Amino acid sequence: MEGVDHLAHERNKSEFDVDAMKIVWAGSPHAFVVSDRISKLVASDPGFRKDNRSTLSRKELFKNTLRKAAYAWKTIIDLHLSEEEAAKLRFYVDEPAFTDVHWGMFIPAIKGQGTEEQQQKWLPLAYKMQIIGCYAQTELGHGSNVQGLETTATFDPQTDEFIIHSPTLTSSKWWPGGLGKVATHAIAYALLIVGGREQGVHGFIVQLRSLEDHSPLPGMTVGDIGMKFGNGAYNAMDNGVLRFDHVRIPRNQMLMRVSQVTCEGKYKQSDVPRQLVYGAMLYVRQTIVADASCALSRAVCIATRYSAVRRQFGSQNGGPETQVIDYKTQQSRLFPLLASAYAFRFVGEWLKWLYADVTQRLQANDFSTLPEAHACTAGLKSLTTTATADGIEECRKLCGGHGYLCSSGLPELFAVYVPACTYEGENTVLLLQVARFLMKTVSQLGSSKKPVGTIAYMTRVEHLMQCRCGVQRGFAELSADLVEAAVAHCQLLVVSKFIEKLQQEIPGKGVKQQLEVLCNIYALFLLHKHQGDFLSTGCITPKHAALANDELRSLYSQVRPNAIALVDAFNYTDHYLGSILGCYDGNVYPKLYEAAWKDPLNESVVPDGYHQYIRPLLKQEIRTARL
Ligand SMILES: CCCCCCC/C=C/C(=O)SCCNC(=O)CCNC(=O)[C@H](O)C(C)(C)COP(=O)(O)OP(=O)(O)OC[C@H]1O[C@@H](n2cnc3c(N)ncnc32)[C@H](O)[C@@H]1OP(=O)(O)O
Ligand SMILES: Cc1cc2nc3c(=O)[nH]c(=O)nc-3n(C[C@H](O)[C@H](O)[C@H](O)COP(=O)(O)OP(=O)(O)OC[C@H]3O[C@@H](n4cnc5c(N)ncnc54)[C@H](O)[C@@H]3O)c2cc1C
Repeated sequence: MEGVDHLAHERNKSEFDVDAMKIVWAGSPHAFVVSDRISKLVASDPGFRKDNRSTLSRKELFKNTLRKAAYAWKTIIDLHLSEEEAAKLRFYVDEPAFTDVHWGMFIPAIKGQGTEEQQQKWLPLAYKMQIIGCYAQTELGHGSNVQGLETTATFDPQTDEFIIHSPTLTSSKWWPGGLGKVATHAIAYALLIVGGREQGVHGFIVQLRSLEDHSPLPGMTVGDIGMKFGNGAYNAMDNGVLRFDHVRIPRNQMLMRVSQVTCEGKYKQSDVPRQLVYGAMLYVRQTIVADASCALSRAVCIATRYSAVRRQFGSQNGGPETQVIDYKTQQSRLFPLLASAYAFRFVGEWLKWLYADVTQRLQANDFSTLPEAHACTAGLKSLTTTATADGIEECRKLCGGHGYLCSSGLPELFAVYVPACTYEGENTVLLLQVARFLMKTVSQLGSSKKPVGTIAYMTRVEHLMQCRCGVQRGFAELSADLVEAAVAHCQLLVVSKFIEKLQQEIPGKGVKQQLEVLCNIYALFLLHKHQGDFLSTGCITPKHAALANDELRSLYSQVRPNAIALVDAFNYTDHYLGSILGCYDGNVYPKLYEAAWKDPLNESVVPDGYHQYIRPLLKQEIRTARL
């Protein structure tokens, strides 16, 4: 029945203060208040409804996304929302759109690679959305290999301009979000050519479309690259294709914080590392780790609530069947994902601090922690997105057949989420960057340069020094193993940051104890999953492995009575979850049944096509009719 909490008996089992855990999850009392208020504002506004998305055509979906983006912007202006509140509103609207890239990449790229003068010119226009930006780096022929990009930017000293050109088909810009139909400007990455010399890839601000009638400017061939994976909401994003035909831009539209070109045509490399050209990717990768904890927690919330509602087998003398959440197999699949959602939350908090710290140091021209920041953002982005994509799919399977319904929210969540394993750095390519960082550290062992920070533990691998044979040859040959070592390094980061979180003051009855259980589940599940490596390297004995497995089962039993409360702590509205299986009151079956009849296919009892195709079949008329 509506209004009845079918999960009340589960909530009454909780052994900790859920409201206090909500604040831990949000990050602070202030963050909780903002999140709670904005999520409810979005959920209560019919202008932000999303339950009809699966029935829309791509063009309807795209136009609806434009409407929502405009409506969101109007809401932000009318309610005088702060930047923090506006970001939360865009988050809870939960619609992949050009605004993600405008705010998440275009603006950070100008802030990180633009001069003060360029920031003062372009940021006010971008903040007021008087221009809409995209990040045009990837091309048809190159994505991972940034230095292989073919678009050219040739300086013309006669006119003090750059000529942006796509010399080959493979140099076509391909994938940039927002490029296809909406963006008026791009940060375009191109091979800089000055005085006939190539100077590497740099970023340029290029206007794409008229601000009067939105038509592409001369020399631009631009459009959408077509439908993407599944029928999910990511098809509301206009990932685009763009070819430049000798497009001229003023010299002052090259982002010049890292390098400069003078009006005389002199190329000047300032004393900052050229890698700052990659700065926007560093920023986005750290935000993607926080996004992973959100996406995984959504899927875990759905699967946990449904596992408590679903009963299958086990009825004694006509009594109720067993809740599937009580099966040890269900717990061994679900609870490590619940622990991972919390683990990624906390390592994401730490990574946000690390990024802020490296950004502050860069402003003082202190580049000492940039390599570590790159390795951490690259590695944790790779680890958390892979685990989250796999975790969402596991949550779908944990919900049985109903998990495959769009109304479960899981198929779309998966379809929208999985490209995170590829964009912002393909996950294996990023792990190779971590491996390179680790091997560089090994090569420096024994020197005066002692490993510090997240690699301080490596002083204990001095014995590896002997294997510094032909580092480059060895690296390529052993890259598959080194990628595994990179994952292990990042897992150490996740576990250690979870432990550091537990060393902080954590208010609320039973809250710290619950987090300790989740931290132990995360760590012991890793030990269990990789016990072959731990045993073969002598890190643990078979007895240790057995004890770890026993302890893991015991920890699952400790989580069980608190599972519903632990996902309630995410404080997601039913609107944001977008899932009948994960609805707060657990009243699943009536909602599933009611939702089925809303499908357009049920608008008529006799389906379109019956008279044309089915009736002739049934009446055996098909044999005579020509097919
Ligand atoms: C919230 C927003 C929503 C987002 C929605 C999704 C939108 C998606 C957008 C995109 O996908 S944008 C495009 C993303 N593309 C990539 O991520 C490309 C990945 N490739 C690269 O980053 C680089 O090509 C590479 C793989 C790092 C290789 O770089 P390079 O060709 O220069 O060679 P290396 O020799 O490997 O590196 C040289 C040197 O520089 C260091 N380094 C590399 N990257 C960075 C960095 N980002 N920051 C700092 N330092 C970096 C690297 O460690 C090497 O250092 P040394 O070892 O020489 O000390
Ligand atoms: C949904 C989505 C949105 C995107 N949005 C944007 C955007 O807004 N702006 C933008 O510029 N780009 C965007 N991209 C592009 C994205 O950044 C690239 O697709 C990504 O960087 C991967 O590059 P790639 O496609 O060239 O993959 P490839 O590098 O071609 O990967 C193919 C395979 O080759 C392997 N591989 C590649 N190099 C090596 C190596 N050196 N050693 C071992 N293995 C290797 C990879 O591991 C992978 O298995 C988007 C992509 C997607 C899917």
